[in-house]
Amino acid sequence: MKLLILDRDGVINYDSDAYIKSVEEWIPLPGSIEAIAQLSKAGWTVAVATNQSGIARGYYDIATLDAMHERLRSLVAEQGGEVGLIVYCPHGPDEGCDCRKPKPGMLKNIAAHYNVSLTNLWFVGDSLGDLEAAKAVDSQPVLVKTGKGEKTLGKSLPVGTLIFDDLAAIAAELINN
Ligand SMILES: O=P(O)(O)OC[C@@H](O)[C@H]1O[C@@H](OP(=O)(O)O)[C@@H](O)[C@@H](O)[C@@H]1O
Ligand SMILES: [Mg+2]
Ligand SMILES: [Zn+2]
Repeated sequence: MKLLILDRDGVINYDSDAYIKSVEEWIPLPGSIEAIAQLSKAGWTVAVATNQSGIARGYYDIATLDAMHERLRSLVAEQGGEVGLIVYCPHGPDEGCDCRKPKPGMLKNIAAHYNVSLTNLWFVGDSLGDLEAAKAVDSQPVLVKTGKGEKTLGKSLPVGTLIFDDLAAIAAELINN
């Protein structure tokens, strides 16, 4: 099966150093909803793996997070597509969980859910931790320049990291090749 895993904040929607704390603050990046819908209609399963330490920090609750993801699903559905499994890490940086990126726990969870190999599976992110999570399980790290991506570009990226302007460019690459 054709599975693509996306980071959320900075890839699908605008990110903020103040966290995305409400549905109103959850605003899709230009072209991202269309890109997900086009991938879905082209036979791709699009899953999401997102750190949400704002839960542990008390900035928002699970119901609010679920409402953001319901919004994502409905916007993609309006374009004729669908979103696959959305997995999040609600923990804080000091809790030592297995799911917070750069640990690959969420990627493993998603691959197991769909019973597919992690090897060379594309994981698209805007932060170094996203790319490191991919590398840790021999998936393909893919950096977008949206969100924190431009800043991440200046860091030492995992060998073989692919770089695209945005999610729309990734969709065009995957659908047309
Ligand atoms: O990019 P994804 O994984 O979808 O989500 C990132 C968010 O959970 C937040 O992650 C925080 O990092 P800390 O969790 O505080 O280290 C900060 O980078 C925030 O700006 C950001 O909104
Ligand atoms: Mg991000
Ligand atoms: Zn976690």
